[in-house]
Amino acid sequence: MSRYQSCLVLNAGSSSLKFSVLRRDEATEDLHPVLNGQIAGIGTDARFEARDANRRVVAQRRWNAEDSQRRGALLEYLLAWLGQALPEDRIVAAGHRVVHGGRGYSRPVRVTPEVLSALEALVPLAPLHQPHNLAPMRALAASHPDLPQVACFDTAFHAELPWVASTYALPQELSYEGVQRYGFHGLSYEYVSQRLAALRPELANARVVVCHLGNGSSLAAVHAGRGVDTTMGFTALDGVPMGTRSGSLDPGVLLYLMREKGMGADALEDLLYRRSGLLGVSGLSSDMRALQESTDPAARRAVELFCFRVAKEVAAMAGSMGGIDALVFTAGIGENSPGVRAEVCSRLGWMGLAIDDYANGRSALEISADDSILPVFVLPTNEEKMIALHTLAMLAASAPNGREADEGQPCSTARTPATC
Ligand SMILES: Nc1ncnc2c1ncn2[C@@H]1O[C@H](COP(=O)(O)OP(=O)(O)O)[C@@H](O)[C@H]1O
Ligand SMILES: CC(=O)OP(=O)(O)O
Ligand SMILES: [Mg+2]
Repeated sequence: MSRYQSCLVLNAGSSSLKFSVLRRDEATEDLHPVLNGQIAGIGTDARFEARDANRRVVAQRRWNAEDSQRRGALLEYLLAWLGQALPEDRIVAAGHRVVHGGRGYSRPVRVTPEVLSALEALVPLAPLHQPHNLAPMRALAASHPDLPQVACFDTAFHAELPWVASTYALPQELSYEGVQRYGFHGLSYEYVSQRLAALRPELANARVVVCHLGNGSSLAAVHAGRGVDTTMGFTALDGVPMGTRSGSLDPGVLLYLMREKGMGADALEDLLYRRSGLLGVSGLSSDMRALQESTDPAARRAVELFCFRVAKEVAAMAGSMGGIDALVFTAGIGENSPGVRAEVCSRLGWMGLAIDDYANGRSALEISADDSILPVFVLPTNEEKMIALHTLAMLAASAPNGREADEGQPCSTARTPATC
């Protein structure tokens, strides 16, 4: 009999399937990661790697080019491997990161055929993410119809943005149709804001600017844990430049490219989503670490442009809240690049912000200097944990009479795990 109830979390991208298994501690009701990893190179040369809670590699495998294209079979391999790697765990649910919930979904939802078709309609608004987010849901629904699945949305955290932050200055019929600012990376903002409030309770009601700087990057203005403004909009193209995405652009550029260069929607999508950002400016790489390690002046220009735009948006987010009480860096670049943090903060010296080079170099929790006007934090994000918390809370809420599900039912006993 299984000793533990666990939640499988899937975050599917264009060529990767990241996974995490979180186990519920019966005594504390907290969730602990027991395994995580990914299948990378899907479509070309699929590679599987899993790590345990101590970050030790516990399994690796590669597939040939033909098998690398069989997404369904790769997911089945993962599930079978998890079954034998965790004999004491019963996976009671799968939680999925879904980038776009549109207007219809502003909180996590149980996956049903109707939900899947509504989310499918949002594919054009998140072409890099949405189709891949939905594929494993369909595969799991077919292969494990009794396993409850929950979709958790990147847009949900921003669902209550003030109207001035969510509205475009366009004829309002378009707004009524849903052409509005949604914002993304919400699972990360939710986790990071809860974590900050847990670590520094005096900041629970503060005005915090969170910089989620990863392959996709955005910033959010968070006041007392609620989203007030954010840099991404209708799609995850807006805001600061990213690995391969342009970030915000004068819409006149699009008109010019359409009229003068004859570019259509597909060519523009390819340019803006896949060939711009750090890759477009440097001509070398979309990877921040590679650019920082390069001596090529083009790499340096890309990093400088990125830091300029992030610093500018920190000021904009502070403006949206009427002030700023704390600044937080998170995600791949935010957590790991002292160089980017130093450059962004030095551009914000005019507001009295200063960092401690030693603490910054070690990516310490608090990196601000003693004489800084406000604290600056580095907080590792954990979207997977947020997804597992939502997933198990949703199952608990839908269990008959709120009673605990028995072994026969693939349902969690989690009550309402509210914080990280
Ligand atoms: N030590 C580091 N220094 C600079 N950049 C880093 C470092 N580690 C990771 N990164 C950058 O983080 C980015 C990936 O961020 P991540 O949040 O993992 O992306 P995503 O989840 O969107 O795929 C890449 O640009 C990578 O180069
Ligand atoms: C919404 C988004 O940009 O996600 P990611 O950073 O995972 O690409
Ligand atoms: Mg990410």
